[in-house]
Amino acid sequence: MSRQMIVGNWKMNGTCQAAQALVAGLVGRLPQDSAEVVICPPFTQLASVADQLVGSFIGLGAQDCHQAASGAYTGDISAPMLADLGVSHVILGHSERRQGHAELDETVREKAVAAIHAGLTPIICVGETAEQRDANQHEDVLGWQIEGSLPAGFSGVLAYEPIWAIGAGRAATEEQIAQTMAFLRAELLRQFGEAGKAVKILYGGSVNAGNAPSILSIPEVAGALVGGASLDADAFLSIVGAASAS
Ligand SMILES: O=C[C@H](O)COP(=O)(O)O
Repeated sequence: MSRQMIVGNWKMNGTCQAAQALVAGLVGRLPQDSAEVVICPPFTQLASVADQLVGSFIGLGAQDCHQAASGAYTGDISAPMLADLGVSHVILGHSERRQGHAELDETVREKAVAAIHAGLTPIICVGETAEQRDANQHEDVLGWQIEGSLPAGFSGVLAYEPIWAIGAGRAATEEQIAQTMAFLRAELLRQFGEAGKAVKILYGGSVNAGNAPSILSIPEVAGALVGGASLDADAFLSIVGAASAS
């Protein structure tokens, strides 16, 4: 298994002071030869966290960006602005944005193009609802999301997050994850040919220190996108410790 990637999505939590305490609990405790680690604080905390991460092995990500490089978009943040702060990754198309902000596949794709243009690595999220899985429509839904959200030749990171497992305290089963990962890889190869091999696929949805070892040992799981457990330094470091470092 190659080096895995653990991404912490802090969502809309914390103050700059709380972020500093959390980062202080991570840097220095993370061995240089660990799995790849990226933390994604809210926009307001990015600048101070970027300063704190200088000289550490932790990458910095944002939780969204606008599809335009600049312009009259009140309240939005562009990919070049993130790059300017030292951000290297950006989460795009998270279900909380797809649903909460009616974000469409096409918009996610435009944002990914903008992110790549600015030198950022997009982490594009896909996932089905509970109703779609119950109706056995999840593979259709995921196939459409990949087709609509990933730009041609995409070689970034794909995060599979079944919406029903997010913040639920109960992750998808190993069997569900393994089957869906195999489907996603096949779909990437079908849609993108050889380029589909380069895409890393993460699992997200109620990953914690307890279930991380078994989830991260599933074939095709290149890492995890962690929400709630990334707000606790000890829990997050345990998850990182469960990930393959080489
Ligand atoms: O981006 C992270 C995911 O939405 C997972 O969140 P969670 O670990 O709190 O379930």
